[in-house]
Amino acid sequence: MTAVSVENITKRYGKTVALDGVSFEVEKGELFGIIGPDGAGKTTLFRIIATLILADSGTASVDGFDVVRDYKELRKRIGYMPGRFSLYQDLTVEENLSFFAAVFGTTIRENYHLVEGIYKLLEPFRKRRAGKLSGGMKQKLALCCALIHKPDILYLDEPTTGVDPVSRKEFWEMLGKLQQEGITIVVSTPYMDEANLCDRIALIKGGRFLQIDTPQNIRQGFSAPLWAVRSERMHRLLDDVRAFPGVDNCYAFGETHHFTACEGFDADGLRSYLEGLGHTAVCLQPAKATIEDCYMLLAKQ
Ligand SMILES: Nc1ncnc2c1ncn2[C@@H]1O[C@H](COP(=O)(O)OP(=O)(O)OP(=O)(O)O)[C@@H](O)[C@H]1O
Repeated sequence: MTAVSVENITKRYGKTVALDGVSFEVEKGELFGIIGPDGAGKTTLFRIIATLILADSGTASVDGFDVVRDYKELRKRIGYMPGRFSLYQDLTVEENLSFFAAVFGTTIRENYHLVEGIYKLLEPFRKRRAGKLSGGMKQKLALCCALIHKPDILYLDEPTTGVDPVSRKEFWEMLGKLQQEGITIVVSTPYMDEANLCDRIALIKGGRFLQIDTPQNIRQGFSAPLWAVRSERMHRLLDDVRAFPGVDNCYAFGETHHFTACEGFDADGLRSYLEGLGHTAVCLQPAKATIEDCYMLLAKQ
């Protein structure tokens, strides 16, 4: 069954086209990721499917309810954790949660089982003002607040941006548990490694979806020969590799640079060329494509 259905949504802000004919469907119970850099249109898309702003054209429905006509019904069913901190900084942890429960006509006690696992981690700070929590704790509280009215579907806009790696990992484990409870989750992230934790992902750039599929299918569909290269002078290496014939698209990738090669690319030739330019400790080897490589290739096309 379909939980979210979006058809040909377009949204402009003046001359800026934030969304340009976006269509996709999310199945009930799915963990669906929207992956793309800042400014790609993720927040605009969330706001439209959360009934908070109107699209210029196109349609969207959630659980069969139209986001424009049936917005009141939908707001009960949707939990939304916006990208920017959404809580009341001057209220304590407990007060924030009570407030969000009250807004939706419920109490913490009524739906405590849904947030229990997460809230337990916050309990030692129950009386602390939200503004004084660490990034990871704020994020956990915001998630509790988005869940306290027992939504069928959860939207999380960049929930792990600015959060330390341990808290990021914990957060994704929590999402797995919520999914097991039957909650459909749509989550956006600029971190390509998190894409692998989703059932399916949409890669977004400049308001358009480049591809929608499982992370595995997207990785397997990477068709160009991919190489990893490093040397002792990584900054200069980027320009030097780009200048070599047969190198198509070279970009920084963690501690190496990745590039795709065109027909006729000569690996030994590149090594000698780099050594001739004074690069030392040159390491050049074929690489396996990650989601980030797929994104770079699709974005270039
Ligand atoms: N209220 C607004 N007025 C004018 N332009 C806007 C407005 N909101 C978003 N934009 C522009 O629309 C485009 C898409 O922005 P959006 O916030 O949806 O992207 P995003 O992928 O969520 O990125 P970010 O994480 O930076 O918010 C960007 O070019 C942004 O500058």
